[in-house]
Amino acid sequence: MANTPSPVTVTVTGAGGQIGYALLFRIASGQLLGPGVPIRLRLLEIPQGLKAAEGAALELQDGAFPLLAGVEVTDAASAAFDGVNVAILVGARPRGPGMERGDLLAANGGIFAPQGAAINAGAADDVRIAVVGNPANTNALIASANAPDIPVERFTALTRLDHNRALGQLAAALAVSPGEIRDVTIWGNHSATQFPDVAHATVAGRPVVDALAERLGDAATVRAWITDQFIPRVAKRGAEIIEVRGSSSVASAASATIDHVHDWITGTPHGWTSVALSSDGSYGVPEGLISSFPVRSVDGVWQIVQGLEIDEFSRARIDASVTELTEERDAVLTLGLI
Ligand SMILES: NC(=O)c1ccc[n+]([C@@H]2O[C@H](COP(=O)([O-])OP(=O)(O)OC[C@H]3O[C@@H](n4cnc5c(N)ncnc54)[C@H](O)[C@@H]3O)[C@@H](O)[C@H]2O)c1
Ligand SMILES: O=C(O)C[C@H](O)C(=O)O
Repeated sequence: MANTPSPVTVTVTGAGGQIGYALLFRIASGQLLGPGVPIRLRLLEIPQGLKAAEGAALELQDGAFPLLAGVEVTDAASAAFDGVNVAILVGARPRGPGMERGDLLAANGGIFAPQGAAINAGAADDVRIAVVGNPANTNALIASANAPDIPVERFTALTRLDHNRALGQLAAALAVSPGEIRDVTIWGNHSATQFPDVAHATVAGRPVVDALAERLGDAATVRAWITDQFIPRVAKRGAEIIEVRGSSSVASAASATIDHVHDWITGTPHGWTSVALSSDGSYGVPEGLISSFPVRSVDGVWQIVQGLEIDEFSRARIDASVTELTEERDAVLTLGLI
């Protein structure tokens, strides 16, 4: 009889919240790590969120998931991250009325600095961290800075939702399945300054810009569509969802989180995807900023796709988002969070 692999410990913070509820059942069903990989779930909440997380744990039991080896609920970061292999950091402080960006960064620093320290103290050697809670890039930077023993490349932030949104918009414009589109990139911050880039994207093997020209008209019309419709629609999609739904994206954010971790561990078979990770200086992004890049996962490690030509149009947009990230880094530096 084949040996059953030992369970992988997956910790979800903010597990009693909206995204947590959408995420937990997909993790338990095997969609995060693949079929045949047993999972031990740890749900971290603050005391006010414990009941909701405990309720989710009861429902997970009722799901009778064959891969689910156990569920623990706690409000202690040290217990939640002890031996953790995959940490999904969703719990964050939302922006309240009258709160400036600096206030938000300070409030989240109070969450992500101690969680980084707890991961540093207890995580397994192979730990991978995906930050979802906003401002995701800078929260990942704070957590990483407080986990000096964990290689910086293990800390990532989610821009896969933006990436998937870009695929969705292109698929609609081209009347194709999103699965036919490859090599879109999200550059920069998970914010309205992000740059969704189609310069290298293909659809069924052809440049996306050529396929767009066939449907929309000449190159100038395509450029105008990209600049005036596609980029702002993707970059401000989070706000659009809040306006239409009455609250921020949940199921699509959980789905993108599954995609992010799944591809990180199992690989990117078709072209590249987008992940915010610690810059090694590629494409002129200052070293150490957690910025979104085109990436492939090779043997469980994200590798930035190198050698892409960046024209003036793209350069200006990447620089604008990177400037915002630099300002956020400077703010948390001033606050003593990193
Ligand atoms: N990166 C992305 O693409 C993306 C997309 C959508 C939402 N988000 C962000 O994800 C976050 C969560 O969204 P949501 O809709 O689930 O919010 P939510 O308010 O429903 O849930 C957040 C949960 O986090 C918990 N929490 C707060 N501080 C915590 C801490 N220190 N430790 C553990 N848990 C803590 C809260 O009690 C709450 O249950 C928000 O910051 C949101 O802006 C990011
Ligand atoms: O935009 C937001 O505030 C929520 C989230 O980050 C999103 O992109 O949907």
